[in-house]
Amino acid sequence: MSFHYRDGVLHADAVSLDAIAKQVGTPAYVYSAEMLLDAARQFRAALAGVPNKQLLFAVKANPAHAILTLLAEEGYGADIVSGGELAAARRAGMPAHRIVLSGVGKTPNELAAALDAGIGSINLEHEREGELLSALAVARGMRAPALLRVNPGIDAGTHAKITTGTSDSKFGVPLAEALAVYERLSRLPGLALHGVAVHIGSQIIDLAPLETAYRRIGDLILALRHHGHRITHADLGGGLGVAYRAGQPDADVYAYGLMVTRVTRAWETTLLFEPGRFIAARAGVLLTRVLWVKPGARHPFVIVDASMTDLIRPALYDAWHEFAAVRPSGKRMIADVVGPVCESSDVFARAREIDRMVEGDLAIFHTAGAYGATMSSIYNCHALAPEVLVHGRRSAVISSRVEPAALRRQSLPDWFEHAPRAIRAA
Ligand SMILES: Cc1ncc(COP(=O)(O)O)c(C=O)c1O
Ligand SMILES: N[C@@H](CCCC[NH3+])C(=O)O
Repeated sequence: MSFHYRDGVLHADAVSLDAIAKQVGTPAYVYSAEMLLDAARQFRAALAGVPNKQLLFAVKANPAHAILTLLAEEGYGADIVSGGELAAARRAGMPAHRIVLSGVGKTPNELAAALDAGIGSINLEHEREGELLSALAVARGMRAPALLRVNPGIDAGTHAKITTGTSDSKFGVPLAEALAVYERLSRLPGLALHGVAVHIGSQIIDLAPLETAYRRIGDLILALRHHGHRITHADLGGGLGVAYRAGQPDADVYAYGLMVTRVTRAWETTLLFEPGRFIAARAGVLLTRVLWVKPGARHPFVIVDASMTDLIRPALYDAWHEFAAVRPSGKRMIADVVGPVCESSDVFARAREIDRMVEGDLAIFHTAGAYGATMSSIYNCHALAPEVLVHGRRSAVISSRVEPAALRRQSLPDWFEHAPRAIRAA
């Protein structure tokens, strides 16, 4: 089941969104456990041809405790990018060996916490980070499991703000330098370097750029082995996209699975996958109430109580989220759907044909389960929207807000005095 209309009312699984609005008010995020689990199982099924793999949910897409717990029960580990996400993944029961730390600016404290937790791998973004990680590991009498993130210089064909694999992006080590950097890092006493990682961007529908990236990684693996390195793992990142507009396709996850199986057949590595959006996006909606319908020069403004503070994707990426009434009357209108925040970019839809709305109506923005609640803010002193998880006939407000880990905070002396000295000492 999913988000569907029954007796003219929108339901999440078996619970009506009317009832949820009564229970928690609006705006609110509503997640369907069944849709989340369906996507998680579909992703696993699509990769049935890959013998050795680890599936890691990209926690940044949705760190709500209940979501992570469901995915942990499905056997998913976590791709994390901060000490806060490490804490969230551990709290949800994800075993440390199924956690990978990515991220372009990890702090020394976060690296240390990852080592102390015993996580499966730390994906290095550049050489200096490897030197620091080695020093931290030596100080603990251990070797840090690490992969080198490589930037293959490929345009993922997605929105410029969410592409990560082009040569001018801040992510990873350029492919041309990867062999030399790997060589140098592999000599450090505190690193157990055992492979490479790649992630070229998010919301990818056309699989061709991913295939090119993976082929380049395959060539690099051959070259590394040729130089005597033992490559046991390759992290293929996330990035599969979903349909945000009615009539558009989701990324074809089964074609992706076949492509990966074909391209990596001779690699003889364990493959890691880090899907975020593909698992969580379709499983969530943002429930909102129409405050006012105000006449405009060309179209009326439908002013809703959700805003860019709840769902920033339209303001940030001009992203499209389908807007639909909870109790559609069958009539339609053309309108701008806007939020109440004092920013001209607080607009969800312009000149869009939508279900006809009158004051007080409930409506939803679809496909808001990934990069929705987690990117929200309290600008204009807005409260964070509650999140509700529906599972069959039951619904519960889920504790969502991850306590931001103090781990990310650095005192300046820590970083500037101790870290460089630790590197020199190693
Ligand atoms: C390293 C890494 N892995 C995984 C993801 C998850 O991406 P997506 O939600 O597109 O699957 C991201 C975000 O783009 C990322 O930067
Ligand atoms: N937050 C973005 C995607 C960034 C993915 C993380 N690297 C979105 O909403 O589409």
